[in-house]
Amino acid sequence: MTSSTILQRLADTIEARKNADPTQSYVAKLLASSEEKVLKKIAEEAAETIMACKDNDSAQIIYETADLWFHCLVMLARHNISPEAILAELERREGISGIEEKLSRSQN
Ligand SMILES: N=c1c2ncn([C@@H]3O[C@H](COP(=O)(O)OP(=O)(O)OP(=O)(O)O)[C@@H](O)[C@H]3O)c2ncn1[C@@H]1O[C@H](COP(=O)(O)O)[C@@H](O)[C@H]1O
Repeated sequence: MTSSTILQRLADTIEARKNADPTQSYVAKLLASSEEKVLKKIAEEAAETIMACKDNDSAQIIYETADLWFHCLVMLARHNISPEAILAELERREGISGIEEKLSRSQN
């Protein structure tokens, strides 16, 4: 099982929840609420990830990062963006040093 497979499977589940009953599905409930609710969850999970890092708690870092990625996938679904698009962007950047990339921006 590759890491991109679970991301895509989860994205497919989230997509299917667009037509699900919000009383039966957490994702359907999130998708039926305002975007602000999803964005607040992302901020909350990011803060919890930061706290886990500060505590140097590896298990908690993994748990909170999973929550963060999950809520980012829900946000992407609201915008009809597949995780494939994010993976493709990371792939496009592969081998381009962040330092070089920043320098090329400051020269433009
Ligand atoms: N990966 C996840 C996942 N990760 C986290 N969560 C939920 O995200 C919420 C995280 O919020 P918190 O920890 O802040 O808990 P909370 O305080 O109860 O949350 P709020 O009331 O503030 O929203 C919890 O309710 C978790 O259960 C997830 N819910 C669902 N999934 C996946 O989505 C699929 C579809 O889920 P349903 O739509 O619920 O069937 C599942 O089969 C899973 O694969």
